Formats: sequence, structure tokens, C-alpha cells
Amino acid sequence: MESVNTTPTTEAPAIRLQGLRKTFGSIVAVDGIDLTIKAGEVVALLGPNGAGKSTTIDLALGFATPTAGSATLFGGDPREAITAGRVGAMLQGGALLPDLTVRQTVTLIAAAHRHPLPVHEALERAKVADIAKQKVNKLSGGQLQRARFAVAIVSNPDLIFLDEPTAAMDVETRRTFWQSMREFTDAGRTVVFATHYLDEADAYADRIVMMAGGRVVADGTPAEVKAVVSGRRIRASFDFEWTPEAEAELYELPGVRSVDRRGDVLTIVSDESDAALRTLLSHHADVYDIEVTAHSMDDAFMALTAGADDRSASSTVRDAALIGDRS
Ligand SMILES: Nc1ncnc2c1ncn2[C@@H]1O[C@H](COP(=O)(O)OP(=O)(O)OP(=O)(O)O)[C@@H](O)[C@H]1O
Repeated sequence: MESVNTTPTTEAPAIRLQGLRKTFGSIVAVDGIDLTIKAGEVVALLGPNGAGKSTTIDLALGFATPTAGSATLFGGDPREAITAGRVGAMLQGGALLPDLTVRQTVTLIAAAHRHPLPVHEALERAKVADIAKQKVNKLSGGQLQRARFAVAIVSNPDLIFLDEPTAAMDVETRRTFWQSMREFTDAGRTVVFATHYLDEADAYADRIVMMAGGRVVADGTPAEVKAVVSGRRIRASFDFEWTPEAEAELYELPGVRSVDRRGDVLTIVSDESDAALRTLLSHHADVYDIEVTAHSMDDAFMALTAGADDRSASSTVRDAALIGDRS
């Protein structure tokens, strides 16, 4: 009788980067990154231009050799995972053959894999079934991105890397793209995507890894990253006379961090926004058009990536909160 090994195995992380570093001459593109991404996580890689996002993805895929450190996928060499069809990628500038149709392109890639999705399924999932007969060189920028997504998923990968996948997509196409991504990840697949659209990261990622100057400056859930910039913003129009005394009084409101005035609009940032608003209204019952908003991902991005080039950036949200507090 054949023996069956029923011992449970601990699944290796989808991605493990250890002490990862890459230099190009005197340029330090990636400056010592330690990152573990578990299977099933949807991770957004954020950071300003030149932060090292694309280089990190290239290193994780084994497309570039690290100057120091290591990158593994599912506990092994990235090239093994790629050969096994476990990894799909949509990279910046990844070219497709111009004279093939979308269907021919996806069919060609499917043939190179052992356990591909049926071609019609990949076309439907990427929402390109309607343009399957169109030649690649006749596609618009947004259509081309969707075709490249079909190519990335046809191997039926467990892990997918997307480098600025929605660049060149209009608002509606972006929405449709993320809907198909969400359907695709419902099956527990791991996704790492780099983007400049902070709203996308906020809406679709479980985890945000923010990079600046080749380092990780924040790593946490979208809510944790946004919480780095503490307080809420109260904005209101006012009619009262703006005097030094009136301004000083506003600084006495509970939890106030800042007071700003533009024309007849007042902005107060407070850690105790409910109490601050109540007190404000008790002193100035006539303020109107009141808005209370949480800080946005844009605010967190600005606070976390500012001054990263001085290489003093920290590596966790907790530490990064200090950067936010000081700014
Ligand atoms: N092949 C290369 N040769 C020389 N320098 C490079 C190379 N690739 C990247 N760099 C440099 O490494 C740094 C990081 O670049 P990278 O493309 O990884 O950043 P990024 O965060 O993806 O930026 P973007 O948002 O603009 O795509 C930059 O200073 C870039 O100029």
C-alpha cells in the first residue's frame, strides 16, 4: 500500500525579502528591505518616483540580481516559482507582439504553462473578451493594459505582481479593472501592486508598504498608515471678526494641533474633533458649512515620504508615526 504523507506543512510566505539591496553605480535603488508577504495578502507598494518600487518587484521576480540580500517566492528561487506557473506579472513597459490578436497572445502564453486557465476564462476575467479579435497594435492604452492583465493571469498564478496596472486607464476602466482583480483574489491569491493612485491602495489593499529613498518607511493596514497623521480636520465658514484674541481662543479648543484661515474659511486639526467642534459652536454658534474629515492617504503619503532622501526614514508605522508627529 502506498503511504500518504498527512503531516501538515507550514506554507512558506508568498514573498520573503531579506536585507535586499540593489545599487546601480552610485545610485542606491533599494537600500536594505526586509519584507514578508503571506499567501492571500493584497499589498500596495506606494512611494514617490524613484522610491525603488519597480526595482524591488524586479528583484522579487529574479529579473535583477541583488547587490546584497535575497528574495524568495514560496520559499524558493523566484525562477522556480515562475517556471511552475505560480507567478504572474504585469510590469511597466512589458511588450506584447504587435501583430497578434488579443486571443492569439493569451493562447500563446497559455501554451507555455502547465496548468493554465482556459483562454476564454482569462479573457473574460480580464474583461477583454469583447476585444479578443483585435490586434495588439490597434488597442488603446487602457485596452492594452487589460490585455496585459489577461496575459498575467492566464497561467492561473498564486501570486501576481502588478506594476502601475491602471496607468493609462480612464476612471471607468480602472473601476472595472479593480472589480476583476477583486474577483481574482477572492480565491486567496496574493497580489502585490505598485501604484501612484493612493485611493486605489486605500480601497483595494489589505496592507500598504510605503517606500521612499529605497527603504520601507511605513508598513501596515490602510487605516494604520493613515493614522500616522493624527487628528481630524474641522473646516467651517465663519462670520465673526478675525482678531488675534479670536485666533488665540481657537488654539484653546480641545486637542488642537493647528488652526488655519483662508478668507472666511477656518480649518482646525484636532485630536479631539468632537469636543473641539462642540466648544467651537458654543463660542461661535454662527459658523456654517461645517465639515469634519479624517486624514486621507495623501496626507499620510506626504508626511511619510517627506525628507526620505536624508535616509533617516524609519521602518515601521509605529516609528513613522513619530515622523508624522514632528511634521
Ligand atoms: N537600470 C537602471 N540603471 C540605473 N539606475 C536605475 C535603473 N533602474 C532604476 N534605477 C534608479 O533606481 C532608483 C529607483 O528606481 P525605480 O524605478 O525602482 O523607482 P520607482 O519607485 O519604481 O519609481 P517610479 O514610480 O518612477 O516608477 C531611481 O533613482 C532610478 O533612476
